[in-house]
Amino acid sequence: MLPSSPANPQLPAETLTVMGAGLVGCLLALYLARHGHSVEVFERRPDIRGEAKVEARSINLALSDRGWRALEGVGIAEEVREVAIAMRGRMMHGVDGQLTFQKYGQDGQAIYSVSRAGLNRRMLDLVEQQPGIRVQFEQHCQRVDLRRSQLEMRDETTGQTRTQPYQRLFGSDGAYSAVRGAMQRTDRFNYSQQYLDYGYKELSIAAGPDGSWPIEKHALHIWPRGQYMMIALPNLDGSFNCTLFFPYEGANSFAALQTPAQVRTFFAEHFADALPLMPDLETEFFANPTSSLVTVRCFPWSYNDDVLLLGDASHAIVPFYGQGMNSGFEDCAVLAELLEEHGSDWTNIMRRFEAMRKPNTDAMADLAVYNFYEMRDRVADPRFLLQKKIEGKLAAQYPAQWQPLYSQVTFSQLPYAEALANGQAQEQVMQRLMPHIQSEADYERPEVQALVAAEMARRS
Ligand SMILES: Cc1cc2nc3c(=O)[nH]c(=O)nc-3n(C[C@H](O)[C@H](O)[C@H](O)COP(=O)(O)OP(=O)(O)OC[C@H]3O[C@@H](n4cnc5c(N)ncnc54)[C@H](O)[C@@H]3O)c2cc1C
Ligand SMILES: NC(=O)C1=CN([C@@H]2O[C@H](COP(=O)(O)OP(=O)(O)OC[C@H]3O[C@@H](n4cnc5c(N)ncnc54)[C@H](OP(=O)(O)O)[C@@H]3O)[C@@H](O)[C@H]2O)C=CC1
Ligand SMILES: Nc1ccccc1C(=O)C[C@H](N)C(=O)O
Repeated sequence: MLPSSPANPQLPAETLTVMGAGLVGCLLALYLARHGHSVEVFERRPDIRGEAKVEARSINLALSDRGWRALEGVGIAEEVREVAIAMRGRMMHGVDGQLTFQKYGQDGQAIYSVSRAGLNRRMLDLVEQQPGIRVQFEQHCQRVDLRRSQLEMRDETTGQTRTQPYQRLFGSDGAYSAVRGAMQRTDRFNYSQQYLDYGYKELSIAAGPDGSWPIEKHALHIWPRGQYMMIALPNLDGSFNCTLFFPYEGANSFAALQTPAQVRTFFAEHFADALPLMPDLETEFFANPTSSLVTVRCFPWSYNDDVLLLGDASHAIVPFYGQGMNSGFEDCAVLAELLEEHGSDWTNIMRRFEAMRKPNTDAMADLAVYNFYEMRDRVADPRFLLQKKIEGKLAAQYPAQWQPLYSQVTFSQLPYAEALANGQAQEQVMQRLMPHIQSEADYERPEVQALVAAEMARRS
């Protein structure tokens, strides 16, 4: 028999409780168990593997380097790669249907479209196969008593509520975290939430004949329209999941589209090339929810050395950079490194974790909002696209001194805060160079090359 814990004699020593078996909770449980801990996981929803269709928000997600690295840490990156679709760049759809392609990085670099439910299912399989982890579904955390280290849990199958102890609790219960809710009522806990005036609605583009992709498969599609936009990510079956990011109120807004005819007329005018590919548009538009977009910041992420928040529970961000899950996965990889370094010195682990991660997830929150302006508006501006091409040339010519901001965030492990600071410094250089550049060919002109060399000398 395992020795019991002094705090809660009912539990064996070292039982860690993970709240939420979403993407981050599953990965976290795997990392903790592989460090020798006994882990119990509670999830409010039914087991998604048993349901015909239980879809959360966003049917597919963009996975990039930080996420891959964390998946590699538990040995599942390769099998996920087999069901992931490389998106090598943005495909912009003009109002007139004209297409423009903007590469994300160097040749061979891409972000990957993966099914959220598929990934979550596979991670749950691994969690259940892992000795030392027990997952319980339909267990809804109602309240956390931080002082007594107790959870109030409702069993959704019976409707009964019980109180049960925990020794150490990891809150990976998402943007509306119950664990964070309890911490919000403690002294000197800082919290803010900021909603955008935009909501989003998920729609779809149907697969072509025989499961072919009716638009470019290896791209993230964007219909940038200034104040709003639609995007589409590819699925394995030839279909695409589209997301319309749209103001709640105003002339072009959710409030203004009240009937199927209004929706069709609006799409015919603004997304004319997509409309014929969306046979279920009106049905989906009124059946699917309009969901809000929020940034959550809080601190500290720990309570004594008993409780720690990870993933969206501590840093929910708007989805525009495709980094929410990636940063939550990075949380798990960083925590695993700290476990390696500090064994079971939880005080040290939790302090260091929150101190390391907070500036980075704050930076990512800002970058995510920034990317909305870029995607919905700036990508439609030829000067912006020229600037991106020139940056690509700079990166190729001076790889040690220049990496585009997008690449630092997406294709590197550099802390997000450093990426943001570097990106801001590089943007200033671009602001000085671009007035001298009217075309890609101008980059090779001797006077431009002299300016570039001077800027690079200043940076080194
Ligand atoms: C439209 C949209 C598109 C996105 N696209 C991307 C993308 O392309 N790339 C990317 O990296 N990120 C993306 N994200 C962000 C990504 O979805 C989140 O960052 C990620 O899901 C966070 O994982 P998590 O495990 O922390 O939270 P969640 O995925 O929310 O998981 C939390 C789990 O906890 C459970 N839970 C909640 N409350 C309780 C409770 N009280 N008791 C018990 N269980 C509970 C939930 O049921 C859930 O299973 C997107 C988000 C949105 C909204
Ligand atoms: N940063 C962002 O803008 C957003 C991020 N996300 C993230 O996307 C992922 C998947 O979302 P998914 O699991 O489908 O989430 P859900 O939409 O299923 O939300 C899960 C639960 O959170 C509560 N909830 C939802 N919206 C709100 C709200 N506006 N205010 C308060 N509580 C709310 C509800 O709980 P109850 O039924 O008990 O009221 C809901 O059942 C999660 O990581 C989530 O964290 C989701 C939405 C926005
Ligand atoms: N996954 C997303 C979900 C919603 C909005 C954007 C994304 C992106 O991934 C955008 C991509 N990183 C881009 O910059 O083009």
